[in-house]
Amino acid sequence: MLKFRSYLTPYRVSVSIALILMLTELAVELALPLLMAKIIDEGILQEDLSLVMKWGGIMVGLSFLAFASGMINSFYAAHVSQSFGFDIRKEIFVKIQSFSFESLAKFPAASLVTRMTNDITQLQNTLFMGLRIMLRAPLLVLGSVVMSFFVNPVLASIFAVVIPLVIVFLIWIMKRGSKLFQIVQAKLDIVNDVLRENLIGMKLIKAYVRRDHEINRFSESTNSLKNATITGLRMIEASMPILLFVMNIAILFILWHGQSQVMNGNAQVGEVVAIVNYGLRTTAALSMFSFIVMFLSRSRASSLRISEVLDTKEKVKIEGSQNGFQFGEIRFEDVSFSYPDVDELVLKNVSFTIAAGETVAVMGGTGSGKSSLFQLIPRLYEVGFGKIYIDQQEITSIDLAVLRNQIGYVPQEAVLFSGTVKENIEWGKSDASMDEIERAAKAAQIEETIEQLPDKYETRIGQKGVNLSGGQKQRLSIARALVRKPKLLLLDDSTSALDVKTEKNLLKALEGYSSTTLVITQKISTAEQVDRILLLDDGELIAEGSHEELRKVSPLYEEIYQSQMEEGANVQRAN
Ligand SMILES: Nc1ncnc2c1ncn2[C@@H]1O[C@H](COP(=O)(O)OP(=O)(O)OP(=O)(O)O)[C@@H](O)[C@H]1O
Repeated sequence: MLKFRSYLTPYRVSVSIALILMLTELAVELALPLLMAKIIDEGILQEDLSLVMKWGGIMVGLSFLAFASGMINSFYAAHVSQSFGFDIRKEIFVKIQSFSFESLAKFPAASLVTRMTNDITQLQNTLFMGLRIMLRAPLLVLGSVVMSFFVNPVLASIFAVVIPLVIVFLIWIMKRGSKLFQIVQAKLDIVNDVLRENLIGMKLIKAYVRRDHEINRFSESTNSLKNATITGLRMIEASMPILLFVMNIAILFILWHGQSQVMNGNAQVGEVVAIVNYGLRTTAALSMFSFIVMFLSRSRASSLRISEVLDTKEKVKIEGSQNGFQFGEIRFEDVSFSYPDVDELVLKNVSFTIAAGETVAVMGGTGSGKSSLFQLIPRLYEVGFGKIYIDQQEITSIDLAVLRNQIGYVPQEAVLFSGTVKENIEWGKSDASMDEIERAAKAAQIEETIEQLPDKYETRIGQKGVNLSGGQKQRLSIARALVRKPKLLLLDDSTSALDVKTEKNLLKALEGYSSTTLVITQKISTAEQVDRILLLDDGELIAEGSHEELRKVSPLYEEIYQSQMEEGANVQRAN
């Protein structure tokens, strides 16, 4: 938690005010038993009513001051803790946005969600408690012991023995609690993960009638979370009776010893009352410790999880030449690649050159490394061995943002954001004019569909809006890539849901964008229309050339061609 103290710097004035108010409350609490002793010894026992009234009035005034301080302190504590949480949440969000895929792979999505919500809320609550009672409680214990010694050192000496023992015991509990609550947070990650998978895969669950299986899976994970939380809470709660028992024995000892001291004339009644009062306040403060211990244990676990995200170091080189590239000639030179923490190479010594403006299809069986090859170009992953050049510049020498800004990448799965059709297209270029948006939609063969939507470009999609078909989503994603007029267009199986005619029109329209275009495809109909084909097999580039050339030289390509021709003939016969 202390690690995050720099986040309090902007709020130091509010923190100082909250702490001063908390100290005011504390001072009043420590002064009240002294005043009570005065009222008993100098007022009641001396039968001096005016003194009782005078000190009684001061006690009421001080109590009101403590009440007002407490109220205002809560106001500042809430402001500081919420702002603190907001700032950390924002910083983590920014950090996650800067993550490479290698870093992202270290944190499951559900875990990042828990860290950004639940873990930060833990820190917020701890800070709020910190400004309200967490500091007050130990100071109240310390102040009560000091004041007790000031009132009567003999009677107070019991505190000097008991309280350090209690504190050591509480620290031990906190250390164990921290470990247990780390387990709790990890279990919460699992619950969130199951929940997320269920929400995403609801259609599949219904189609496969897997409702009961999923309910069981969810019950198991929540049950495990419940048990881990109970274990943590039980341990913390068990500390409370132990603490009360020890402190009550200490107070009984003070009463017993105090009585003989009063009899001997070594102490006054008011002094015994004051020390017992300090003892009771100390007990109340120490019993707050079990909550504090719980908050600290949880927040310790949470702060470790938050630090893990914030401290993640990126190895990716971001800065580089601001000039970018002009034409879009791509050259792979002996490129090999394996995913982080995986030994197996998914691309092996791949070399090829694609001239600027060319349209090239990348083909190969499933898992042959097509998507991996694509992801290396915008540097979503870094090349392991070998080099990739665009217009003779090694891609790592180009500034990462400049490089990516010149590439239109359409991933395999079309991702749309909640918002309008227009917003989804202009996501590719925030300052795109309406004319540019319409031209991109037209080229992506989605214009007609948009014109038929209730509010055309202003139609909301996704939640509370219209739903688009798989093919429509793909074309909208292509429009998003085209609107930025990329020098390099990467379509990762983005035309799979398009019929032959639409795909033909799309590829024709792309010519107007004069980009170098790479398209991953499984379809011979696409391969027939492009300038060249790269054929991958198990991470190796086994053939390259036009459709006609590959039919002659590559048995694998011919096999794919024949199987698709046969399929087509079967479909025709069935119709
Ligand atoms: N993030 C990842 N981490 C580890 N291995 C991965 C990752 N993504 C893919 N792989 C592995 O890399 C290999 C190549 O995958 P890739 O997605 O590049 O193939 P592909 O040719 O695009 O397949 P498909 O046509 O099925 O999309 C596969 O064996 C796959 O299991």
